[in-house]
Amino acid sequence: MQSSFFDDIPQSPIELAQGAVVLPRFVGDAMPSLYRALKEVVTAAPFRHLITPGGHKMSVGMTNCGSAGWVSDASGYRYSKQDPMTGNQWPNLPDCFLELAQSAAAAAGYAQFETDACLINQYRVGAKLSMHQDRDEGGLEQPIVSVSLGLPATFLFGGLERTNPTRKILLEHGDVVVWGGPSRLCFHAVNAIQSGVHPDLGPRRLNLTFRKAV
Ligand SMILES: O=C(O)CCC(=O)C(=O)O
Ligand SMILES: [Fe+2]
Repeated sequence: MQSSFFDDIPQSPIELAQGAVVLPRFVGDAMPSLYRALKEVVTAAPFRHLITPGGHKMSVGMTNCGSAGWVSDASGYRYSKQDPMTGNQWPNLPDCFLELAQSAAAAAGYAQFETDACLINQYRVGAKLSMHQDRDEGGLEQPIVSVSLGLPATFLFGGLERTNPTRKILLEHGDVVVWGGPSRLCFHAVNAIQSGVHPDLGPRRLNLTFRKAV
């Protein structure tokens, strides 16, 4: 993948819906510290493919950091203070993650963003996430901050009903999406990742999703 000199420079926000904003290339200079922290987190709590309550193995590999982590198994979707794979607490939320999430939330109009949970999604080529709402959180008054890294993805952002029309946005390396307030429960999805190789992250997309779980 060719990158150009101006690829990493933050650009003007794009409003997706009321309360929902895309911040193109927001990560900017925070990228190297993000990589280092990510490596530590995924070493302590490796990616795994969770099983949905319906018995399907998710195509996206997942792990978490923070005081609570999102998990799924036969009994349902929920937040857990422990990694069910090891029984250990999830790795702490790195300072650079929190700083990035809070500054993105503020740039999107949400001052004083509180988060206790960061879900890390790893998409290999072909992995996708079907249409869903993020509604397992106790803290629905807080927005969601979602950071895209690596290969690009087509993100679909809809309304409060599954059948509402969707907007289609290409999310690229360093982009951040924030949705909250009237958009907090909007349906969204990620289309299957197309083949490619990112210069830093290889043939994958990573996504960090910050929420207030408890
Ligand atoms: O990967 C993304 O951009 C979105 C992830 C997502 O919707 C989720 O983890 O609930
Ligand atoms: Fe989601």
